[in-house]
Amino acid sequence: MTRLLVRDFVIRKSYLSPAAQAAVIEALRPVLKAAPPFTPETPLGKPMSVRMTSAGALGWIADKTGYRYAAQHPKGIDWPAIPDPVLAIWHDLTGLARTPDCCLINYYGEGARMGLHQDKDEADFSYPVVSVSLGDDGLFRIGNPTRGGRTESLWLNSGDVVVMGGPARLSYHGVDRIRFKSSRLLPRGGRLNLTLRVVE
Ligand SMILES: O=C(O)CCC(=O)C(=O)O
Ligand SMILES: [Fe+2]
Repeated sequence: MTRLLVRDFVIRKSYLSPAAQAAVIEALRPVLKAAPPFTPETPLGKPMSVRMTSAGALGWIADKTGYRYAAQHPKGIDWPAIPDPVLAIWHDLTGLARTPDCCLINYYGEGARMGLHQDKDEADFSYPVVSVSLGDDGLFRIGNPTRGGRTESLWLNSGDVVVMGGPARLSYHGVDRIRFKSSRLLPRGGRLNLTLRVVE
């Protein structure tokens, strides 16, 4: 279990053992059933390649009116609770008593990616974002607190956890590509990423 620091992003390699990864997947199963991942649309009407859903009091959604947190899934379903093994990661790595309002669940199928962006729809940037990688490897790109400039990339593997806090909280980041079927955690392949956030 190594800890890397890349531009103030804390990267905990192999934070979750294979057994712990399997336990998180098991705990996510009912969540994905209750609130099925959907394809968000950017405000320009373009479908995103990543499919998304959420757990927690609030979920992140995107559609023609913009990006925002909402109390319900687009199909009018309440978001399921954030599973305990996921909350445990948050509390262990942040040391905070406060629980996150949102666990955004991103599913990257073959060919999916996420462009460079900042996470800035939350009210208080003093809280970190904790990001858990499960399944196929993802090529994570780290930029700067402002748009442009040089970037650095590294592969995130299943069980790695990234903490974006402090000076990195508003840094640009994205996922260029995944190595489809590089992991056997998800029987049908793909990458699941969980981001835990305090929203309000
Ligand atoms: O998939 C990842 O590793 C990053 C996801 C992300 O940046 C986000 O959901 O805002
Ligand atoms: Fe992000």
